[in-house]
Amino acid sequence: MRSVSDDFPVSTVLGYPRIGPDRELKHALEAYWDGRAGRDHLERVGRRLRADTWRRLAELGLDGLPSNTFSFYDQVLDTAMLVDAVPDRYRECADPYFAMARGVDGVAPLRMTKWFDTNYHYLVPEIGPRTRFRAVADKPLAEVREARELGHETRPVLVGPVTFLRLAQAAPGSPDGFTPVDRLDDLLDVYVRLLSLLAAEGVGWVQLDEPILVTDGGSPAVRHAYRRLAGHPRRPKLLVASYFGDIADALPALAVTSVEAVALDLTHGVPEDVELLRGRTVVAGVVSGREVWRTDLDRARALMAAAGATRVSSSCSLLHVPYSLRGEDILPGRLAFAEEKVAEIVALAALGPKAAPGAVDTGGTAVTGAGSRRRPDTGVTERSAYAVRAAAQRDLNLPTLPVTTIGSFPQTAEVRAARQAFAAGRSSREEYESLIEREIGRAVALQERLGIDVLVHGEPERNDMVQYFAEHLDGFAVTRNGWVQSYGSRCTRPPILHGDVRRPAPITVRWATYAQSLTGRPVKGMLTGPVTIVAWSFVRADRPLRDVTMQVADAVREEVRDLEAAGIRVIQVDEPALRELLPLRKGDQDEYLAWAVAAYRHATGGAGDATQIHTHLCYSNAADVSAAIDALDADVTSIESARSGTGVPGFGRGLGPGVYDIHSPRIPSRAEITARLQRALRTIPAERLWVNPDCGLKTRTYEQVEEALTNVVAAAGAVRASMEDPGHR
Ligand code: MET
Ligand SMILES: [Zn+2]
Repeated sequence: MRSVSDDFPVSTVLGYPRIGPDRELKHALEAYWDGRAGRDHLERVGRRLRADTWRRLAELGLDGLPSNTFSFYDQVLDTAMLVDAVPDRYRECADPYFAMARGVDGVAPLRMTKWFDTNYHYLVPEIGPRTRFRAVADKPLAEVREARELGHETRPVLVGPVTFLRLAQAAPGSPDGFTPVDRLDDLLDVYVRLLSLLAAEGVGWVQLDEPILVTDGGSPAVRHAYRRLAGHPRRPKLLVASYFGDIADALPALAVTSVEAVALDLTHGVPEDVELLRGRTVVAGVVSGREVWRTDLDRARALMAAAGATRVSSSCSLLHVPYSLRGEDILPGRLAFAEEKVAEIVALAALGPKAAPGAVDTGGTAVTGAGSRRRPDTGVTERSAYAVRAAAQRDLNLPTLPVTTIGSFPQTAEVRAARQAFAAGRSSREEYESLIEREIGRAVALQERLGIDVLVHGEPERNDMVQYFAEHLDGFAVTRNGWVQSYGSRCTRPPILHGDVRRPAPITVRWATYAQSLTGRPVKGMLTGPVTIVAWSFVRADRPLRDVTMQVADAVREEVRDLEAAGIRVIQVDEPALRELLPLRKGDQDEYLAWAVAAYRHATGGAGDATQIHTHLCYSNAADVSAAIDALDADVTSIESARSGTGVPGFGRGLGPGVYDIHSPRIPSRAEITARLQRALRTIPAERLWVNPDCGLKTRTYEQVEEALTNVVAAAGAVRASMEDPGHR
């Protein structure tokens, strides 16, 4: 029955970046959305990017080329289109695809959330009991044909049915207890049809991505799905790709099906029962698609040998790393981006597996006992109990329901242009810094005029809340063009944390004290927390992540101390990414949360009792980690709430559930904010309730911010007044 399929290519990648080496797709998308260019221009750019990718991969010597890894927005959204899972509210829209992605007037987009533990965000499909699935294979078929015309035979890549349903949410109005996975058999009918359409097109192999295999509890559905799909007579051969972790107990589930090939992410170690896959092709994911470091070829060959694999691939799609090192001069000899990784894969396929002579470690990548110079982390703050701190902070003289913002004020085109000019040497430091001071003055004056209680300087000097700190700390490098897709047309340029992190000099003190010099009200110093800095960087792999994070915490701690010494009484250390590094398997989560909290407490624990420490979290899902947020022990915590509509956990300390959704140009009315505050007062005592937006204001305009904050201050005033005069209730 099972046949060894030795026609699988010796070298391949599971996927490739698609935004374009110079972000061509971003620019084309934004031109199309703004009406500056037509659909045909967008299509042309897409076609050119696909052609360039296939040509480049072939030139580099890659044997198996994937197709359908291109996307105009997101591969999960593409999959919803592929099976026609388009919610009714989009069907009438002129362009349902982009309506689902971005919304149109009066129609909200699909929810967006993180793709496993990466910084890529996908759109969450809505599946209900009545969603009518239908095979719409146009896109993968078109890409197969397009590649053929260019002389390439490709392997279409589809998000697998189990992952698709597990990542979906129940459509609004679904009955209690319904989950999208209940629809697996109906969806499998459609996948059977898709596979037969691809077979009819002459496609030899299809790749079905099932990263859900590395999370808890996916095995029964996977076993069922692949028994059905593989049992179907008219289909291409199937490669099931598992990635982002150790496949663990899901491996036997796949092994009882007759899929021809399985791709394993071996960067997390070789599964103990890999033997069960004997008789089929194991594709060794030994070149990490998540890191930017050069691959240790000896170790990779040993992993191949241990897994019995002769086929080599990236551990996951290379979507998560930048295109190439061309034009970069950082860390010579140490880095590999997508193109360089492809060259490594080709080299490994030529070299073949080689059992390690002795001690090559084939376990996970986390190096144990790596001679760390770290002190043992106690996780204990040096600060007193909250009540003692609150008493010491009383002389801040804040009113009940103090109003504050999250840090950034609008980043004007003028400031961005000035930063570019300064970076390019077209203007002097004095010119640049005096412009920044002007911006700070503007933000402070506005906040005073509006009657905000705890002011911020507005962060005009920061291009990005992580990159700014990376640029001012030793141990980080920043790329010129190392863009990685975050979602849709949005890209980030993660810094590279490559060495020991040290803070050569104070970073933010100059700007915070300048702002404080302009006002008698307290100015809040603004720092990015250690977990967030690490989560949004590419991080060295030769040290355990917790040690690396503690080193960053050391640097933040020094900055906290210096701000305090310079007279800043309120300091916010943001941790919006606290949940992002949460391990995919439940069994690993507590350990992570313990060290993440310890790092935060180390960063802030040097502050005296009279210094008020704030933290901030956004991107929702905070509820999943609310015990950890509480354990951060900040005096005040602000949490996104207006957008996600979720309540926030009540801590025995200050808490500011966001009352203004800053992601939307919409201005919340005073009445609406008042209602939110009244609702918050049902669970949060007035002495602990803070009033603030969901997040920073940098993407908004000054006009919007002024109008919205006017309403925020007025609402806080109205609620205060109603509390003082109960007769008005
Ligand atoms: C993503 S959280 C952003 C926090 C930062 N202090 C800001 O206001 O922009
Ligand atoms: Zn935020």
